[in-house]
Amino acid sequence: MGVMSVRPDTEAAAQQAADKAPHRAGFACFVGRPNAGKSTLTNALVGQKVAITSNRPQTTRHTVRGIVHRDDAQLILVDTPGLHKPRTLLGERLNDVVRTTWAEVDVIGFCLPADQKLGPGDKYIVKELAGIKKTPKIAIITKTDLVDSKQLAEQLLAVSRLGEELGFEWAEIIPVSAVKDTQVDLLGDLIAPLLPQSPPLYPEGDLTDEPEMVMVAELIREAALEGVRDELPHSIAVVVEEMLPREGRPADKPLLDIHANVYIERPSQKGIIIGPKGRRLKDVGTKSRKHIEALLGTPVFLDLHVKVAKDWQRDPKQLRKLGF
Ligand SMILES: Nc1nc2c(ncn2[C@@H]2O[C@H](COP(=O)(O)OP(=O)(O)OP(=O)(O)O)[C@@H](O)[C@H]2O)c(=O)[nH]1
Repeated sequence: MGVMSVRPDTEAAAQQAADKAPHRAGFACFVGRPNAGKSTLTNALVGQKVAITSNRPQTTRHTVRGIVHRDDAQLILVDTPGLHKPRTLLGERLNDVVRTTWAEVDVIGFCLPADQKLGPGDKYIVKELAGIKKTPKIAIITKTDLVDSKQLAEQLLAVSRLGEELGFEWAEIIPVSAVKDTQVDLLGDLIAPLLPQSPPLYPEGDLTDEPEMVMVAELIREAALEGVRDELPHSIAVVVEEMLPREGRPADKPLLDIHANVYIERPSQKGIIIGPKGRRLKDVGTKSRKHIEALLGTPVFLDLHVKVAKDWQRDPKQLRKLGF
């Protein structure tokens, strides 16, 4: 019997290798100064609004995971609050959350806006990152649509140098624009091979495992902050007390009753939130209800109450109650 040697052509071999490539799954988080574009990037990768974005710093309080389902990998994105100089107990807790998250993920993406000079805040974060030796770190230059190619090149160089200075090498350096959807998929391609071999960790179709009540609370908080951030920058917390389908509704006309409390720190802040003749609070309700209905895919009746939780940012008991 003769021996037949079959040598597949290279293309077929590559295809075969791709078919056999082990599936990967794991966690990544984006870090960076407040407003660096982390939430927007998370949303762009996941393709749906899962993290709260705003044009003001430090609106992301909760660790929201977005899940990217790919053929070759499942990428679970953990969105952390910005690391910043702690001034209150809440600030310290938030920084702890950030560091704990960093130590647990498989990949860290450091986000640096293309239109901002690399500053002391960025260096502080990257220095902390340098200490997390085992985890691969990707430098992501965000908001590239805001700069020209010369500015972008300078930023790429600056971030690469910073790595060298601190004695580590970025696994990748990549410019992206989440708003223009430039290179967002490529970022996914770069992160995927850095994840450990694993079957998918979440069922397909799941975009986030953040409890719905927390996401609903974040949407209300986002709407409540709009227009009053200067007056009440960090004084608002929202807790959803109850989400119940209204009884006796026909199957094709469901209604979800949501009861939520908006907490402020001082009685004097009540007027700001509620507004003249209750108009502001009504606005907050209307606006956030639209987002909540889009998120949950069902009509919602939203019942909002404003409550005073005295100095909640400084009181450990209150912080726990409010979910921190
Ligand atoms: N032009 C442009 N603006 C962007 C891009 N990505 C984010 N932004 C804007 O930058 C601001 C901050 O974006 P966020 O995604 O909320 O930033 P963040 O890093 O999550 O902020 P924190 O939650 O405060 O840590 C928002 O006004 C975004 O619309 C981008 O690719 N291009």
